[in-house]
Amino acid sequence: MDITGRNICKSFHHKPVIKNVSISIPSGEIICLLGPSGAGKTTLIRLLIGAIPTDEGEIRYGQTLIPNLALLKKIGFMPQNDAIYEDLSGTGNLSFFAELYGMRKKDYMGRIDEVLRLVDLKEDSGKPVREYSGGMKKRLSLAAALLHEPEVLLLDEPTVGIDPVLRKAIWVQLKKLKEQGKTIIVSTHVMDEVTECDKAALIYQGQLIQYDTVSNLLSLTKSNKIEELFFLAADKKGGDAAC
Ligand SMILES: Nc1ncnc2c1ncn2[C@@H]1O[C@H](COP(=O)(O)OP(=O)(O)OP(=O)(O)O)[C@@H](O)[C@H]1O
Repeated sequence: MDITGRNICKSFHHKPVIKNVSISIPSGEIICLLGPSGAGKTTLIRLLIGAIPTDEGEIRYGQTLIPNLALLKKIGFMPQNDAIYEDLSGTGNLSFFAELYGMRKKDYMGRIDEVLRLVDLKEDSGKPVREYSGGMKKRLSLAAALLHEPEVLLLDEPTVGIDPVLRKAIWVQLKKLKEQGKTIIVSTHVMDEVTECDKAALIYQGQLIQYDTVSNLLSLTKSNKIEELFFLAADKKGGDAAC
């Protein structure tokens, strides 16, 4: 499903945090949101799922304006801070989310098994989450976002605290989902991950500084190093975009 954001503005306590951002994300692409801490990546993701309203501008999934309750079932969201229940087991958490998504028990038990294997948590699925490590909680949170086979996935720093082997496995899965036509938006500052994305959106102080294929953005750098994308973002920053 294509996503289009037009002239999105958002302030908190009169401080502009997202400044006149317009972005078009086609189906079947993986888009990375890149930017330093506090740039506005999480806020943009929260706007894109309709969790918070825009002050100005609009966001559409296909033709449908968001927020839209019916669309929620088509969206998978993995927040930066795990939204999982410590007292429930891994399976318990996923069953809870499956019920929330309106999945039928006979359908979701097999799917829970699939996503637990995907994130390598099958063996620990019966343990209460309070006994999980930080990385395990992240993986469970990712499993919850994938559970209902959403058309659009928004993942806020999904691989922080995840070891390189599993991180690679997760990217393999994300690419498979992309090949199925899913739209995937990932915020990250892991440089190696940027090359996994089709396009990168450079967010700097609430502005969309650059949005292009990773290879085109790299060609703008002198050293052809991904790290330079951040410096590029700082260099490109002009005056404040009007809202
Ligand atoms: N609910 C809120 N109320 C007030 N200010 C907020 C709120 N959410 C975010 N902000 C502010 O908006 C700015 C952007 O924050 P945001 O979390 O979107 O950045 P980020 O790029 O995701 O950062 P990080 O990489 O550290 O997660 C920050 O200055 C932050 O303090």
